[in-house]
Amino acid sequence: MPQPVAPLTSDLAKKYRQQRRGALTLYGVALLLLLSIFAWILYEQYRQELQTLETRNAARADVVVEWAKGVFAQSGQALFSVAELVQLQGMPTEGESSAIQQALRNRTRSVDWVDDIGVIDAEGIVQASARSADSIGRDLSSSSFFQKFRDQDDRTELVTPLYSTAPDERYYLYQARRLTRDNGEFDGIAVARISPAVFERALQRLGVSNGESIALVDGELKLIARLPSLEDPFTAGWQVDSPETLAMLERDVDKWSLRVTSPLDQRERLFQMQWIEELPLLVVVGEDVHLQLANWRQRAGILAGVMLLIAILGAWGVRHYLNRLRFEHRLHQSEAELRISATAFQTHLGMLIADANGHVLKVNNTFTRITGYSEAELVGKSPRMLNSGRHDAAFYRKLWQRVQVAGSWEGEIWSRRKNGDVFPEWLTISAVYDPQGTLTHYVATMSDISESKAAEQEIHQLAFYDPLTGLANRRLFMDRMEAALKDVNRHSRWGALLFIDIDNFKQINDTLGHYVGDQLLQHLARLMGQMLRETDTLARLGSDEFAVLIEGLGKSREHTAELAENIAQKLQDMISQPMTVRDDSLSVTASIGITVVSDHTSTVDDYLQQADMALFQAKSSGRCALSFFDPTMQAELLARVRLENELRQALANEEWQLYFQPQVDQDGRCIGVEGLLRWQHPERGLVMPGVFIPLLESTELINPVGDWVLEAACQQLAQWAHQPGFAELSVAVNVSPLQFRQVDFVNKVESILQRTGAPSHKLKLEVTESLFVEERDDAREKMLQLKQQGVRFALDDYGTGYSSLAYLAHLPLDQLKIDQSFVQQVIDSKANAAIVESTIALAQSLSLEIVAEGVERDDQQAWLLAHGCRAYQGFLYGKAMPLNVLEMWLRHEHLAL
Ligand SMILES: Nc1nc2c(ncn2[C@@H]2O[C@H](COP(=O)(O)O[C@H]3[C@@H](O)[C@H](n4cnc5c(=O)[nH]c(N)nc54)O[C@@H]3COP(=O)(O)O)[C@@H](O)[C@H]2O)c(=O)[nH]1
Repeated sequence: MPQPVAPLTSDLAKKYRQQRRGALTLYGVALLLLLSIFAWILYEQYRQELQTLETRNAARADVVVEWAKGVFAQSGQALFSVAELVQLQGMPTEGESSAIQQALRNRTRSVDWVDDIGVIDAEGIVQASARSADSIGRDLSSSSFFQKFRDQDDRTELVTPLYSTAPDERYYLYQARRLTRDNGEFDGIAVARISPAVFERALQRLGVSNGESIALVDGELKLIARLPSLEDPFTAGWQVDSPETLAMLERDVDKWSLRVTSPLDQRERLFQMQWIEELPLLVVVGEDVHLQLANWRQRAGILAGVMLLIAILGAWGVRHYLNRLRFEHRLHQSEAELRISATAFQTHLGMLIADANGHVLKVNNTFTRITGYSEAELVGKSPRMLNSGRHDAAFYRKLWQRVQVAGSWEGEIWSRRKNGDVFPEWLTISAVYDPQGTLTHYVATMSDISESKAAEQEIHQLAFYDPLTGLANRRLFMDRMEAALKDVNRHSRWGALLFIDIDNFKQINDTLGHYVGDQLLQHLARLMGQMLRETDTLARLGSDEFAVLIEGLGKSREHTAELAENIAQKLQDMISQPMTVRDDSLSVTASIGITVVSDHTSTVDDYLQQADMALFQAKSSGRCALSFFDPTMQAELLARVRLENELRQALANEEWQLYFQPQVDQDGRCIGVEGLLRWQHPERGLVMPGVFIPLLESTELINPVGDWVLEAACQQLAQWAHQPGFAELSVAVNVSPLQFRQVDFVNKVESILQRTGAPSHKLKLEVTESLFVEERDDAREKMLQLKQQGVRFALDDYGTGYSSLAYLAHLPLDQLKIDQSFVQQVIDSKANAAIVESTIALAQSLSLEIVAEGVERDDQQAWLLAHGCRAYQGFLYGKAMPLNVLEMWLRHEHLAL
């Protein structure tokens, strides 16, 4: 069945229409030109034909005219001779057989077309007649032609129109000549009667061919004679006037041509009409136009035929040209479509065309590039050779069922390249049907989605996995937890959640570097992964914090806890195994917090919090500890959280107060005070530092609160500076390591001193040995800067730390404070006494002041004095007290006034 012809594209159609219009116009113009030429030729020939006809008519008319003139000339000659005779012999009398009568007979005989010659006297009476004796004596005086002669002296001759006269009522022409006497008087007329039959006979002698006609008509347009002869009523005397003839007569010309239909025989003729000179006679020569133009018509017919032939041939040629043009345009279009199809076929998508049996017919370059198979390797084969083996027969069966039913299938599928690599592709298979609905081809398009798959995988990996260890991250772990909670309910089996934290990992990072830290984490992740079951979820939640979710562990809380503890211990054992990183042997321990995942009433966050608390508990109890979540612990933590929130509000609520504890000399005189922080809680009352200082430090709130303490102490110093007895007092404040390590700590102190106007040499900052465990140089540098401002430093709690004596010697210290734990045992413990003694000696050797704190008893004070310590702080002298109490206390007896 022929394929339907596709319509031309708009551009091609436009071009085709233009060319077709051009061709048709050219054809039309050529045809018109040819037609014009042919018409012109025909017209010229037609005109020539008519001209020839007219010329011939004119010539023949001339002949007839000359002949007619000859006729009347001869009859006129006869009349002339009669006139001479009458003049000579005188007018004959009626019936007289005279010589004139004889002469008349002779003349009539000699001029055979003259029917009769007669003589009429001046009275109009016929006096003689050659042939009509009976007419002699007739009175013709009333006839017009007689009267013309009688009344017009100058008229010599006259030819009359046809006259019908009695007795036979036949028409005759009369030619008359004036007769004059010798004296010139009118003597009558000589008349020649001419029968029209004479002319007819004469014309017959001239002869005419078919279609020709010759007629003689009198001045009143009555037919005299005609050739060919006519039957009645078209006999002599018949009036032949027609509007055309009458119109020509009015123009008063001698001759003219006229093309009219003859009223005599109804044939169209071209007539030449010509007056005979000096005679009232008209010669009419006609020729049948139709006959005359017979040849012309024949030629016209031939030319028209030729023209028609040319037109047909031209039309055929044009049609052929247009067909060819259309064909060429279709060819161009087809080529263009083929080019488009070929270009479209070479897309970034792999394309494969197979026949109805599934045998490959064609593949594009992209397909070859993706699969590695060239077209030659695939043509004629089944695309099954690309099967990856990852999909079962049912998958392919469903795929082809879909193609059969819906006409197409698309989806993700794994295929195999020529080199054996399996790759994911997005495949579309479409069935192609012919107009009858018969399946003819399959077209498959495919795109290699390996990269997007890999990117997807990478995104998934980044979203759900820890990049360092490859373990699940917090997000994935939470998802698993969610799922685990559902399973706990479904299977009634309990699970356990373990939080693992590497002890002192920060130190490893700080001392051995992050690379070692990373290696360690990766190593531990690997080990734990190997140890745990596949069903367990191991995740890295933070820097050195791991979590393990163990599902379906036991059927009771106790059993589950027991099993979880075993696992945790195994993990601790494994983690504590020495490992080698960069040739260094390394050994770490881990603390583990455990909570049992028992029911779905608690949320994922609850369990995470429980494990976190358990871990906190474990870490609080030292390294390598293991702790289960305890609800009491949870309460403590909650309290801690509440406290933390209240602490955040304390500064804004102006709940902080600075208490002062006196420091005295050996005589009990106050030499200075230590500012000690107190929290005046609206509900709890006065809260001691032991409760909140650790929390302030862990939340770093110690920085703003410490600033407040410094500010309050300096304000007090500034106030006392102008009060006698108070001006010499120094104020010591505790500065936590966190606070001291602030980058702008020195600036802060300086600006507070400046702002408050406190004497800097009366400000004593108490620092502890822990400040010098890390960043000692920085601490020393800051101390030196502040020393330059006059600020003094005391080393608090001396003896509890492990400071290197050599290092302490390099610090710009002014005072050592012996920790109260040693002071209070100085009497009872020789060891403590020895420590205090050596501390005093050390201070003396370094030229440092020494203050013993926690002095509660006189014997302690006495011992200290005995061993060289002359400054004291303790309940023996006074507890930390509010400013007004202190001032009262001082005024009472303790000022060094
Ligand atoms: N960083 C800051 N730390 C501060 C600040 N204020 C206080 N603290 C630190 O809190 C700890 C507890 O202080 P506090 O409860 O005020 O106890 C002090 C004294 O009351 C106590 N003391 C003094 N004499 C005796 C005594 O005879 N017996 C006894 N049982 N206790 C006594 O000692 C504490 C002073 O110690 P110290 O600071 O080491 O001199 C304490 O460690 C403070 O450092 C603060 O503003 N910032």
